[in-house]
Amino acid sequence: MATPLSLPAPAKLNLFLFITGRRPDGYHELQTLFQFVDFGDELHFTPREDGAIRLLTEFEGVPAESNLIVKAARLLKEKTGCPLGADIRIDKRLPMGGGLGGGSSNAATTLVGLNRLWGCDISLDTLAQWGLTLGADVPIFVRGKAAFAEGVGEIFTDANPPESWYLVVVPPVSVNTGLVFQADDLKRDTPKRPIAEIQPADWANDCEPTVFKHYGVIEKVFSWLLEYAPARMTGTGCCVFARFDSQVAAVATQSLLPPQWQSFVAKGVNRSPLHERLAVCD
Ligand SMILES: C[C@@](CO)(OP(=O)(O)O)[C@H](O)COP(=O)(O)OP(=O)(O)OC[C@H]1O[C@@H](n2ccc(N)nc2=O)[C@H](O)[C@@H]1O
Ligand SMILES: Nc1ncnc2c1ncn2[C@@H]1O[C@H](COP(=O)(O)OP(=O)(O)O)[C@@H](O)[C@H]1O
Repeated sequence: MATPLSLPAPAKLNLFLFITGRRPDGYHELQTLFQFVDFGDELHFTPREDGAIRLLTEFEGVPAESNLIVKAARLLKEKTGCPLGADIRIDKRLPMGGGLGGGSSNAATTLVGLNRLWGCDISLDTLAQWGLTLGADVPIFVRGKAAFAEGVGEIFTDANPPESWYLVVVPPVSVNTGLVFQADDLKRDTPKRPIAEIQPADWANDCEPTVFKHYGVIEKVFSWLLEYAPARMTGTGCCVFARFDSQVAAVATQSLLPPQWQSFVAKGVNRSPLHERLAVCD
């Protein structure tokens, strides 16, 4: 049997997220800063000669046909005409609908992993372009470098934010990204600024007021964390993170969390763990 290729699908954090407008097609113009963390899912790919794409891990509430892993594998096969297939397993650790980009990261790891396993030799830029059709955050995970993103999140400028430690709390709710963007009370008029002018003191997330209004528990988590460290929601929620200078400080605050709140401590990294692992495989 062929050796499986195992690759990480890390989470991302939006260190800030400003909504600067709405396009005629309904999508929103953003200015955001993406950083990865050294925590996420792990995918395992084994090639198949018969061309079939099989996802061997069940997802509650997501049929295989709509799973972004299967969609990404099919997309790569269709675009390249590769005759091979794959058995895919995943150790799922990231919450779904958490604003950590788990689905997009799974899709990106599938595109990059199968490109390697099948020997397709497609460039990262092209994979990122194809990936955008699967989800707005797929390109950042394919590129694997911390970056400011503009447009609907597909125009990048490399960034090098401090690689702090984060305590990430997962409130017991799932937030639907589409519904947040449809909300009447969403702040969508932050003036667009040159990226160099956005200072750390200005960092904020325009989705917070709307999401907090509709999901009281997320605001509760946010207020709790704020007592200990600077805190912010990632993406459209639901996860909230607090920033610390050391792992020890993050873990100490984690030990005080109310027991019903799930959490993890992770380090911010400006190069994706996916690309770190691929470099080791070279
Ligand atoms: C806004 C971010 C920031 O990271 O939120 P999170 O999903 O991470 O919380 C992402 O870019 C989201 O990416 P993703 O979750 O892949 O969104 P998509 O599936 O592409 O879009 C879901 C829906 O959200 C709306 N949408 C999404 C992105 C955007 N820039 N403007 C929008 O209006 C659209 O209505 C779209 O149908
Ligand atoms: N492989 C996958 N992992 C996670 N979610 C997936 C996957 N495939 C499809 N989805 C769907 O995408 C939605 C958004 O998932 P996710 O990317 O984890 O959240 P977010 O965009 O808030 O970070 C999920 O609620 C789920 O319905």
